[in-house]
Parts: sequence; structure tokens; C-alpha cells
Amino acid sequence: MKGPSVTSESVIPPAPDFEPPAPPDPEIRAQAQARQVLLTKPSGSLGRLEELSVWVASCQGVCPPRMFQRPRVIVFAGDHGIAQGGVSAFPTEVTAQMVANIRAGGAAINVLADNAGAGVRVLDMAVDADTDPSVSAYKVRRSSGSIDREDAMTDEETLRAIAAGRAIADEEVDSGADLLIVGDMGIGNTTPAATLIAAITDTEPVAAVGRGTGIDDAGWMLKTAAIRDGLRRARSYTRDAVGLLRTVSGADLAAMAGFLAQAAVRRTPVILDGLVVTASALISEEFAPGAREWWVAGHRSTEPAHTIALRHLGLEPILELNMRLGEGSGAIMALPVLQGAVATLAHMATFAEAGVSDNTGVDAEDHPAVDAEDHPAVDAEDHPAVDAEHHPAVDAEHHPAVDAGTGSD
Ligand SMILES: Cc1cc2ncn([C@H]3O[C@H](COP(=O)(O)O)[C@@H](O)[C@H]3O)c2cc1C
Ligand SMILES: O=C(O)c1cccnc1
Repeated sequence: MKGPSVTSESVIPPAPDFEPPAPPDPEIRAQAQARQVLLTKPSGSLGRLEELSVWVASCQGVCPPRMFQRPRVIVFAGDHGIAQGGVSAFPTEVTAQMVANIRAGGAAINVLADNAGAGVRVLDMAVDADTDPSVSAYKVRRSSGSIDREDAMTDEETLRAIAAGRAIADEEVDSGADLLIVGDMGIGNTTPAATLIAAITDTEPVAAVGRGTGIDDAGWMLKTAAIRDGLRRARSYTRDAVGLLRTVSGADLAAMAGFLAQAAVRRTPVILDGLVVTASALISEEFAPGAREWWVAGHRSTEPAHTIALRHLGLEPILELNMRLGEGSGAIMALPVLQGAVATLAHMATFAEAGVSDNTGVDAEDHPAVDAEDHPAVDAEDHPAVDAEHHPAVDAEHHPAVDAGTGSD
């Protein structure tokens, strides 16, 4: 993926050189796992909150972890030529109108971010209109190409978009962001997103296509055909992340990929959103292998390709709310869950502090009432608080942060 590759069409420049991200801190992870067991509750009783709290501590490199002080939502906006092909239920001009709506505070993401205590920033990467200078500083072009028959952008534009995403991540982290959420806004963007996911995971167009903004059956046929044509064009680039972005994505998706990779390089945790953001995340993991250790999936979108992408990344979504909006709206709903997880590990009393009896003196043989077999929750050894094996939702391989067995390696 790194060296220049020669194709029949062009010489593809090397992928941007992201530093390999270091994993979240394994020592802190072990400390956090050990602390979870001391808190005044049966081990494992806080379910997935325990694993999430351990993950946050290991990302922050500190135990107990800190509540997030400056969570930020960054919405990457862009138009797509394919939107002219009947693949969306809405017209292209909605993208610029929604960028203005987000700036004015009236979109779903604004009210949900307010509710969760996060700031929102929207950026025009490729909107097919002139937008306010406050959002267009990184604009790459007006609309990306129609991916069924032309490249989304040039190599130079692709690299510029990736670099923009990277610079934006640096800006956010440098100004104190301690949790990042990526959102998308762009009529037609679920078509390139589904195409990217299908190309990377070798999925048939009919299995990857979804209803997006709510297309009817005629739109579904057009969208499936567009994904099929895009996949045909992307065929030679399935092992070339920059080539894939150039052929079948858009400047907005390329910027998200750069942003997500750099967030990991900067050791900043991310909550992923739905289909569009997760499509970019697949590319980002190619740029910066291991970046996914810094991400959690906020929710499962109803878009079928989202589930395919999550499976590929080994991520289990926190929420399932039947949402299919984008903008970062699903991810932001998971922020209170993450804050709750942090609060438990940071602020609960331990058994010793509260003078509550723990179960270390309880012997299953002497006390048949609390027989380990009937009450597995009291058997600390067989049920480590965050044991990936007993919680298959959590993928130990991809998320060593939650693997109690390898906590100290
Ligand atoms: C008013 C409105 C607000 C949105 N906010 C996010 N999307 C989402 O829907 C669009 C993608 O779906 P498709 O590929 O079917 O066009 C993107 O703009 C995405 O951000 C919206 C769509 C609309 C219409
Ligand atoms: O899941 C998403 O990201 C999504 C779904 C529908 C429309 N826009 C975005």
C-alpha cells in the first residue's frame, strides 16, 4: 500500500505516510481492569460499561480515567456527481442548505451534540456551491465526480483531501479535543460509501446497497447499478487505498479517512458513526494499521453495508436505535454511555473505601448458598469483569483493551 504502483491508467503516488499509531496503553489497561474488580458491585454487573471504561482509561493513559472535557463533532460535507443519477431521494442543493443549517445550529447533530455536551464544526470539502469562508478553508473542489463513470477526483485532490483531514485532526487535538466524532453531510454519499465497503470486503452490490435517504424501488435499482459500475472501475485498486479513494469516494470521504488515521496517531479516542464514516474508517485502517484500536462504534445504522464494515473492523456497536441519518448523530448518542462508563471507573467507591464486604472470603464449598455454579457472577476467576470470551460482543483480537487475559502484555 505504501510504494508507488503502476497501473494502466496512471502512476499512483504513495499513500500518505502516517506514523504507525501506538496502541492504547496496555499497562493502564491492566490497572483499569484491576480497579474495575474493586468497585462496589458484583464483577461484570456493569456489562459493557466496564469494558468501555477500561478502553477510555487505556486511551487516556491514566487510571482512573477522566471525564471527557472537550468532545467534538466534525462534520465533513461534500457533493457527489452520482447524486444526479437518481440514487438519492433528495436533490443536491440540500447539501449546501444543510451545511448552513448545521452552522446555524438547527440540524439533528446540533441538538444532539448540545444534549451530550459536545461542540460541532462543519467543513465544506466538496460542496457544489460557494459556502461561507468559515467552513470552506479546506475545500478541495466543487462536487466529486460521478463514480459510476469517472474518478471522484484526481490523485492530487485525493492527497490534498487526506492531508486536509489530517490537518483538521491536528487542529482539534491541539486545541484540546479529548474525544472526536466524525459526521457526514452530502446528498448521494451513501452510494460511494457502499461502493468503498463492497470493494474492500468483496461484497456484491445487492448486499451492500441500502435505502439511504429513503429511495423507492426504482431508485434502489439505479443505486445498485451505480455501485456495480463503481466496483467495476475500482477493481484494480482494491489493494490501493489512495487509488480506491480516487476512483470511488469523494473529497469528503478522503478527508474523513485522513482525519481518523491522524486521530489515532495523536492518541485521541473516536466514536464512529454510521455507514459513511465507517466506510472511510476502512480506508483509514489501511493508512494507519491499528488505528481501529482508538475507535468505538457508536451505533449500528440500518444501512446493510454498515454492518458489513463493522464486522470487517471487528467492532461491535454500542447502540442500536434504527438510525440512518449520518451527521454523526448515531455516534453522539453513544457519548453519554461512554461518559457513564468513565464515571463508574473514576468515581465509584471501592469495597475497601465504602466498607462493603466483597466476596473474597466467600468459599463456595463452605457456603453452598453462593455456589459458584449456580451463581457464576460471584466466581471472580471464571468471570473476570471484562472477559472477552464470556462477552463475545467484544472482539478480543481487535480490541485487546478489553481482553482481561492479555492485560499485562
Ligand atoms: C435533510 C437531510 C439531512 C441530512 N442529514 C444527513 N443526511 C444524510 O443523507 C444523505 C445521504 O443519503 P443519500 O445517499 O440517500 O443521499 C447525506 O446527506 C447524509 O449526510 C441528510 C439528508 C437529508 C435529505
Ligand atoms: O449510516 C449513515 O451514515 C447514513 C445513512 C443514511 C443516510 N446517510 C448516512
